[in-house]
Amino acid sequence: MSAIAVAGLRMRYGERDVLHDVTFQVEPGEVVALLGPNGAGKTTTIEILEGFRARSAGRVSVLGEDPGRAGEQWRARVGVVLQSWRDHGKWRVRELLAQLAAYYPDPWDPDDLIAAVGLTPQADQKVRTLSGGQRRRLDVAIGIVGRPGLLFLDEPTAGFDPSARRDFHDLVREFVATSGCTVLLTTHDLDEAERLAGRILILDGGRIVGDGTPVSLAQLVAGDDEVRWSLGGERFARPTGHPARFVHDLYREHGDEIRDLEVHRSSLENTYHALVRSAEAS
Ligand SMILES: Nc1ncnc2c1ncn2[C@@H]1O[C@H](COP(=O)(O)OP(=O)(O)OP(=O)(O)O)[C@@H](O)[C@H]1O
Repeated sequence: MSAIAVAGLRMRYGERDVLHDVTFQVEPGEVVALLGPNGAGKTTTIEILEGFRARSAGRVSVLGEDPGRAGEQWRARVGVVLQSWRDHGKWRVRELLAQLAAYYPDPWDPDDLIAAVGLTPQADQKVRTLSGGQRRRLDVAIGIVGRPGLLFLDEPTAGFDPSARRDFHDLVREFVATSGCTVLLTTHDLDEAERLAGRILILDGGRIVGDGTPVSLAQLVAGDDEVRWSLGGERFARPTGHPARFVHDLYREHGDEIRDLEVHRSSLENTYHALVRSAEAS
């Protein structure tokens, strides 16, 4: 059974449709990123899956249940990391996690969890005295305290500096590797999607316009790899779908006279822009 199965999902706010016939599945243990420009419908989609928003039409199953009707037991299996946990400033880190752990049947031990997210030195600090990055670690701890089978992360690193972002990515990767948890995250950050997710869904204007691994998505946009080299002082660049064959032929023709050889894989960024442009043109 898929961890998430969405078929024909529609969402209408007033007169406006913001999700049109969205269909996708996420298998257990997958880490999937939902990417898309502002207003694409990412937060709307994730909130419907979390059970925080009622959909207009379509079938949605999350861990085998309809999130619109599921009860407490289902909620205990679903972890949510919201854009930021602003309440509870007066609580101390350990106290807050111990309190939340009490709601779950099989929670993390608070001290083990605090160590896992790297907050041991701050365990007795009040939440409002934490830095932005430490707070985000606490957000993750709150999301996973009940040992969820599925974790939703909505723009998890918005506002992070580059080193806090890298630490956060390491934390999530390690958590996923050790727990086997399924993850659906939304992000604007292509690099983040590529680092964390094995699969990327591109949502634009309320429609899925791309679904695949970073590599398979790149292959959708033909001829995007580029080989660059110089020869006799002149620079050359050629697009190719078969860079290894191209380089082999180039070497056979020119041998050691080739200098500064580079192969540029088509980036997820190029693919993303091409898919969004072509979806908007149609
Ligand atoms: N409660 C609401 N009432 C009316 N329209 C809404 C509501 N929430 C979202 N929208 C509209 O639905 C569309 C999708 O919004 P959503 O927040 O899901 O997009 P998003 O992809 O998460 O965008 P962003 O990247 O900017 O966070 C937007 O045009 C937004 O203005």
